[in-house]
Amino acid sequence: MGVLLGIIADDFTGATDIASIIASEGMKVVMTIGIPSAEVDIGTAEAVVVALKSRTIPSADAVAQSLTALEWLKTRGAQQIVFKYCSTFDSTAAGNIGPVADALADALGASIAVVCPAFPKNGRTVFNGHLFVGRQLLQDSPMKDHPLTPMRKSDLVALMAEQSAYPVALVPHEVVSAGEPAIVAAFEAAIKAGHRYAVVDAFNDEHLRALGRAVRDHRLLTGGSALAMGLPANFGIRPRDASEQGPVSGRALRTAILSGSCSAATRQQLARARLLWPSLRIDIDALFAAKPVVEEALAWAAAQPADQPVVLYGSADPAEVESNQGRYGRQQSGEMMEKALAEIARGLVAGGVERLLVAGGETSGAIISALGIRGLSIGTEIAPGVPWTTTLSSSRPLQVALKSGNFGGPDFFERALEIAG
Ligand SMILES: Nc1ncnc2c1ncn2[C@@H]1O[C@H](COP(=O)(O)OP(=O)(O)O)[C@@H](O)[C@H]1O
Ligand SMILES: O=C(O)[C@@H](O)C(=O)COP(=O)(O)O
Repeated sequence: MGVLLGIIADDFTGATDIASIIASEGMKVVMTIGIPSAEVDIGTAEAVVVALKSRTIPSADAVAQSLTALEWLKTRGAQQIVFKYCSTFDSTAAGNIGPVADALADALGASIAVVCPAFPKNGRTVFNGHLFVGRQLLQDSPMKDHPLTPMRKSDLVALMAEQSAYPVALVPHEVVSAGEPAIVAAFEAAIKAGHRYAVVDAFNDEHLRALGRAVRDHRLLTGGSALAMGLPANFGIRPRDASEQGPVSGRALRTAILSGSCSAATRQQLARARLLWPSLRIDIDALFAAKPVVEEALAWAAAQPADQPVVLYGSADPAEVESNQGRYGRQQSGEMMEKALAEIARGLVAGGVERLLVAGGETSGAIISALGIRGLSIGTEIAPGVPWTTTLSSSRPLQVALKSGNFGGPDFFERALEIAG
């Protein structure tokens, strides 16, 4: 049948997030790391998620990579394209959501594209065009302190208009609640008024399913992972039984937890993990002083009991992150920690670790790329938006979970290991 849905995700945790939602709606989905290589057999996949690490790179590079991904998806017959970004609209001051969306809309000749990061199961809702995280506006949530993409505004129409070259409309919740025909009429009115984007209110799954039906004929959609929940049904696909996804593994695997996420949720999860398992903090000052941090971390990990997960983390609270960035620079601090965790991951896998739990989107991108992983198959969901996955191309398959910084409850890591068996 060929690929029906093509997804371009701007980070790796986001890619597993949307792949998990599509899989649970019954579509056969494969996730590829970067532009798919010949090594990754997409088989009979109905949806392909191309994971890029394009959220915080220069805009021109993000646009170029996204267009290459689009070309590949088009050659595989993709009938509809989703540009997946974060449910908290994570973007740098220069973009990259607007510039990438503009380039994709132009290349596809899309007359209108929705902008909808809502993910109600994880507390991300859009109301009158404003993005909420739980009960807080995005700008008041912990996202205001994100190390790379601090979000200080919540008005999605304004945010998108700043980043894009095209006019942006709002489809408010009264219209969305009225259902598919009203939403379709609102899109038509927006096109007539010269708008290229429509921010769509959504604060529950019913809104997203109605939206899914209303965008059946759209060439391009932009938004968070939950936007995809209504799409497989447009292709006549029905949700499959969760039990078909099967257990992750039948035996205990040597496990490492690696975290570069500095989010409030991850720091809470780490505080708990540190009480349960051997843990080591990666010192950013030692990294900048060119001390043998990676070698020492690997020696430390090798000395821990093999039946216990080891926890290695750079994660710090907002005050410490700010102080590090003051000394070393924002981008430089982020990249230094990502590189160290990626080298540690490589050493751990070479030393026999077969299961990795990674917290943080940029961190996941760095680690998965360093390991040379080219594709992932999607398994059981641990928490909304976070599935277990298995690597596709590596000679020795790894079990991997890539956790968005903001996702999962305080017991996320224990839960993940319980599910893995
Ligand atoms: N101690 C630290 N000081 C400064 N930056 C850090 C520190 N620890 C981690 N970082 C960086 O913070 C960023 C966190 O981003 P990311 O991995 O995407 O997490 P999240 O999923 O929470 O957004 C990464 O670039 C990471 O390297
Ligand atoms: O949409 C989401 O919130 C996630 O899928 C996502 O993109 C996570 O990004 P990070 O928080 O940077 O991991």
